[in-house]
Amino acid sequence: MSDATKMGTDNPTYEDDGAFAPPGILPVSSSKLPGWDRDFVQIGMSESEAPKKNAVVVRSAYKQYKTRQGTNVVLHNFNMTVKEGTIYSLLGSSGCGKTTILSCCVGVKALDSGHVLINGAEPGTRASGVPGKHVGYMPQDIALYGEFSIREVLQYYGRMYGMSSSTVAKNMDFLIAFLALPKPDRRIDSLSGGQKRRVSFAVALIHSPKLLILDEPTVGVDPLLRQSIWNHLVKLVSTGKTTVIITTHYIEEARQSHTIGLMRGGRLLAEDSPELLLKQHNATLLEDIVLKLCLQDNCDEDNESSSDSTTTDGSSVPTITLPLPKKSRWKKISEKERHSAMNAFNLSPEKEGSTCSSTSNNDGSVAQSDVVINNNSTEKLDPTCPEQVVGLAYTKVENGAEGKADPLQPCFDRGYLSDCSDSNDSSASAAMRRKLALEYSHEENSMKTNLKNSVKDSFNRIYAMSHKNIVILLRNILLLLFMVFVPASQIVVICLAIGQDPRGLHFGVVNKDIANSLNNCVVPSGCLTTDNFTGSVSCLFLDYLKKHDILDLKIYESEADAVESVKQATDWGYMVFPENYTLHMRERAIFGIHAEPAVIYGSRIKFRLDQSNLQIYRENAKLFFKTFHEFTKNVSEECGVDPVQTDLPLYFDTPVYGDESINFTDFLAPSVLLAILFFFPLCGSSIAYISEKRAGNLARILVAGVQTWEVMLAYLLVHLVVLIFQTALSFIIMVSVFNIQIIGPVLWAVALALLVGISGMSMGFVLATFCEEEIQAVLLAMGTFFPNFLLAGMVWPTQGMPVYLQYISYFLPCTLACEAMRSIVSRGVDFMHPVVWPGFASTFAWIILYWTLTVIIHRMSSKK
Ligand SMILES: Nc1ncnc2c1ncn2[C@@H]1O[C@H](COP(=O)(O)OP(=O)(O)OP(=O)(O)O)[C@@H](O)[C@H]1O
Repeated sequence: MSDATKMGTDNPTYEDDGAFAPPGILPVSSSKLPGWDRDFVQIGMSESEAPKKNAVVVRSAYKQYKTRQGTNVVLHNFNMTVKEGTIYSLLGSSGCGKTTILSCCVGVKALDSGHVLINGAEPGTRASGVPGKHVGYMPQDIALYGEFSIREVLQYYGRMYGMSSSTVAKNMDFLIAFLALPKPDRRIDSLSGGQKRRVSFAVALIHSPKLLILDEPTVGVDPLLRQSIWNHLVKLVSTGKTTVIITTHYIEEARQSHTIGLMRGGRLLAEDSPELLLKQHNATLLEDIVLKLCLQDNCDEDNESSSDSTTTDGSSVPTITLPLPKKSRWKKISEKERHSAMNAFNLSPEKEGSTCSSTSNNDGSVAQSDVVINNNSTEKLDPTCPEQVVGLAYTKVENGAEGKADPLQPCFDRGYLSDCSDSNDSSASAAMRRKLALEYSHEENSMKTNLKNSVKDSFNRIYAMSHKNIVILLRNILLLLFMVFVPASQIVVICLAIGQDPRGLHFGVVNKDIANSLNNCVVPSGCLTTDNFTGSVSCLFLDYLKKHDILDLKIYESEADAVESVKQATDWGYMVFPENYTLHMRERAIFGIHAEPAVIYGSRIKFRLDQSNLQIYRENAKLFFKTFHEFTKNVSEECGVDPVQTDLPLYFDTPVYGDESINFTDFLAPSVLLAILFFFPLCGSSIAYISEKRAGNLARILVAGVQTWEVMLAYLLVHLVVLIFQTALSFIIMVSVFNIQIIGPVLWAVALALLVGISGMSMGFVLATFCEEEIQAVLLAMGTFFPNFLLAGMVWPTQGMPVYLQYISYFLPCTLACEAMRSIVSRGVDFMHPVVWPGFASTFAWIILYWTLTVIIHRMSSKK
């Protein structure tokens, strides 16, 4: 970034009394000119001579929207000058860009190039007072909370501005009477459109702002009330401290304003007092002037040559060429605009050319090098040089760096205060430096006070929004109950449906060991190797199987019948006991490893299973191994043989972590809980944020000075309580109803679940910043749910994934948290365990990332 660009972002200066003075203009004695109205007063001008200062100045504004159909240029070379203590009416046909320019004035949108200055500073800077309590903004949308009553909505904004309850009540009483509002207890969503607009108007007025920006406040208002609204506005501005910018489609009501700005196609066709306009155009109705100028503008558009701009009287004027900050597009600026820009800062065009260092081309255009500031140059800037002043407003500097520079700041930074004023007077210069030093020390003190005030303001706003969030939640009690109970109910469903052993599985038996059916089976007792052993060993095995109550056994006469029943999906498989199974088993028991191969083969049971359902296949296979183990153990003990001798030469000692009772539910429930606690807050926060955005409430509170992070914090504070209930209920159900053991410290498990919930909430904010509608956010959330759920190792170990996916999985928001949760629940370890603390740390890092992204994306999208 070039120096000039940097300079443009520097702060304004402050006088002894802490009042604002814009950089680049020599401040005059504070005793002479109190407040910021000295800002644009030229040196040597007495107070009585001082014209009204400019409250809002727009110069060469350019704004375009990119749509699917292409680029829509909405503001083009738009200029506007609003004097303090006046009413400025912006008139123009629908779609000509009125709302857009107002949005740029309040900082909701940003220009692509050109300047908006409020109180001499760009919106968004402290000196401009916008956004903040100095501005009252009534957007075109209703932008009110439907759940609130009229009283509550006014109290909400009163709180937001840090007003005392008594002042809010006083102002509210006045506004309710003045705007003929319904009873203050009436809910906003029960009001008519016109009533809502009046409430919205009252909101803009509640804190008696110095600058009122009203987008069509009189729509849907009866003529009588319209008149009283205008009377009130006239009264407000009569104090000289309130400034009003208003848009209206009722052209004649604008007669009561001090200045009318007539817009067309993103440009200002005329800007003057109604009286002068009527006189100039020899008209009796403003409507006639509007019509005349529009017709004239149509002709001019037809005649206009590509290189010339058109003045308000329709004549073509030579243009100077200035580089635009964006994409090196070149933009024409007319002489009139140049003069207008100078006038805005009270720089006399008469001085033009006297000390000007820039050169003009023959055609009246100024070469690019003349208006682009070379920061390495020692050349002094002269504020009386119009090309420089105007050029600075579009400063684009080396290396193609782009930036909107404060038109006057560079002069200040380059020593104008000491050098430009009087370069020969070194004592004056030294005095000025001392004065500057003094100003900086004052600035330091005022910074401390400002910090304290901004903390207090921030607290007021967060308090107001948290209160609003509580009221909205309590007014939507069904939604609240849904939010509290849904995660717990999901846990119930999951614990009931997943992880239990399957029951009543149909299974075929072909028993060639005995001729009889299953019911005729005689379960033997006693030792297998004794001579008096009676009964069938196959029946003994079947008896063990039945005890597990998993299989519903069915006898088939032939294997072909059993296969057919599996093919027909009647059975999940079948087993075959070979002929003489009992005999072979006895011989095998007697002869052990010396038994004949035929005996060994003849003592095996054959299983054929339906493997189409892997889970059932595995459950069955596990059951058969388990039953066989019990069976051999029992048979050995009956014969007085140590069961180890007949068992497989493998054994599993007690587990290091967990025990045999753990089933799939124990494995799944904690991770599913995390997934639910991530997903629901995600949807909740994105829907809430988008609703605020769509209703226009977000823009309104941002103009009131709210920061994006404050909106998020206020939401978080309230919804954290809901999250605590959701988490507590889910844990209680898991533990007390489904006996899922939490072996480790429960508090750590709960803390991790809450942190994951906050992480989900925070991700919801990110989605909300670039989604226009709730449904988009929900669809996106659903799109992220499964990858997050599946890749985070919630249902299947990450070790089972391809290696590259394992790496990806570790960068997902729930993976490490899920491992940490399992470790707390099943391993019984605490925070310091090497698997647990990374779960906390990564979740925390994700939260920070989400918040940063939200703030950045929000800033970027507001510049569109
Ligand atoms: N976010 C946006 N994206 C694309 N185009 C937009 C956007 N906002 C406004 N526009 C277009 O910009 C133009 C100017 O809109 P704007 O709302 O400023 O007009 P307006 O003069 O206030 O109109 P009205 O009097 O009907 O309120 C319109 O053509 C509008 O369709």
